[in-house]
Amino acid sequence: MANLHSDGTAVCLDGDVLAATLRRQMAARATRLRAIGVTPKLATVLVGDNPASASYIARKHADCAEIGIKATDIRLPAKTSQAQLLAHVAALNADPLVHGLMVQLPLPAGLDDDAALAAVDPAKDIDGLHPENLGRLLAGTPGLLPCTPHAIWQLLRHHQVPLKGAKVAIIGRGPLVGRPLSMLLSMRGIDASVTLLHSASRDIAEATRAADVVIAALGRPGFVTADMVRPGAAVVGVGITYGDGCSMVSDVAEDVASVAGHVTPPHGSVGPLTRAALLQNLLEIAERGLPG
Ligand SMILES: Nc1nc(=O)c2c([nH]1)NC[C@@H]1CN(c3ccc(C(=O)N[C@@H](CCC(=O)O)C(=O)O)cc3)C=[N+]21
Repeated sequence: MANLHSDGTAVCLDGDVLAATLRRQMAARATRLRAIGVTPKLATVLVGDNPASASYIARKHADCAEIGIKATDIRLPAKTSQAQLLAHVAALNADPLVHGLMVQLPLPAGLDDDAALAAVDPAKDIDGLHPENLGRLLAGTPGLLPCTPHAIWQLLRHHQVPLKGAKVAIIGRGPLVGRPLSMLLSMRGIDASVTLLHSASRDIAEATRAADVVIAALGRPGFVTADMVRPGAAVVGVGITYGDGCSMVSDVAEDVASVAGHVTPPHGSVGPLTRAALLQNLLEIAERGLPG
C-alpha cells in the first residue's frame, strides 16, 4: 500500500500544518488588497458565554491578526432578543467597510439559529450557510462554500487522496457538515460517489468498510473503529467531543491509524482549516470588490 508509511502506520492528515500554509497565502492576498486601498474586514457576533464558542471566536480573531484582516468582535448578552440580534446583523450587512460577517452557533435558548443564518446578506455570508448559498451548492453552481466541507475537501486534496469515482462514506447529516459535504463532494468536477449515513442507517460498518474515504461528523467520541475501515482507506474525524478537563476526543478511534492509509490526528485537524476556509471566503468577497 503506497500510501502507508513504511512502518505500517497511516499518513497523518494534519490540519494544523495545512492551515498555517493557508494563512501565509491569505496574508499575501491581504497585503495585495491593502496595497490597492482595500482593508479586508470581518465581523463576528457571539451571543451568550458558551465557553467553546468563545474559544473558537478568539481563535478566528487571532487568525485575522496574523493574516492582516481587520476584525470586529461583537458580544451580546445571553438575554438578547431575536429583534436585537437581527438589528445587529442588519447593521453589519449595511456597513460598506465590513466584507463578511458570521453569527456563531449555537445561539442560546430562545434565539433561532436558522433565522440568524437567513438574516445575513448572502453576498457577505462567509459561513456559506445562508439558504441561498446552500441552494446554489445544491444546484451545482456554488457561491460561497460552507467552511467545514470546504476545509475537508482542501485537506483531502492537499494529501492527494483521490476523490474522482471514489466511494466516500459520510457519517452524520447535520446542516453544518455532513449534508453540505455530501453535496460538495458529489459535484461535477470532484465526482465522488457519496453515501450519507445517519442515526437511522442500518449497517453503517458495512458501508464504511466498502469506502475509500470515511468522514465522521456525528460528534460521538471513538465512533469509527479499526474494524469499520478498509485497509488503506482515508479517514477524517470532524466531530470533537470535550472529554475530562480540556482534552478533545475525535469521532475516530486511535486504533484506526493501524489500518488506515491516511487519518486525522486524535486531537482534531479540521477545526483550524474551518477557520481558514472562513477567512478564504472573506478575502474572496474583498477581492471581488463586493459588496461595498
Ligand atoms: N456560524 C457558525 N460557523 C461555524 O463555523 C461554526 C459555528 N457557527 N458553530 C460551531 C462550529 C464549530 N466550529 C469550529 C471552528 C474551529 C475550531 C477549532 O479551531 N478548533 C481547534 C481548537 C479548539 C479549542 O481548543 O477549543 C482545533 O481543533 O485544534 C473548532 C470548531 C465552527 N463552527
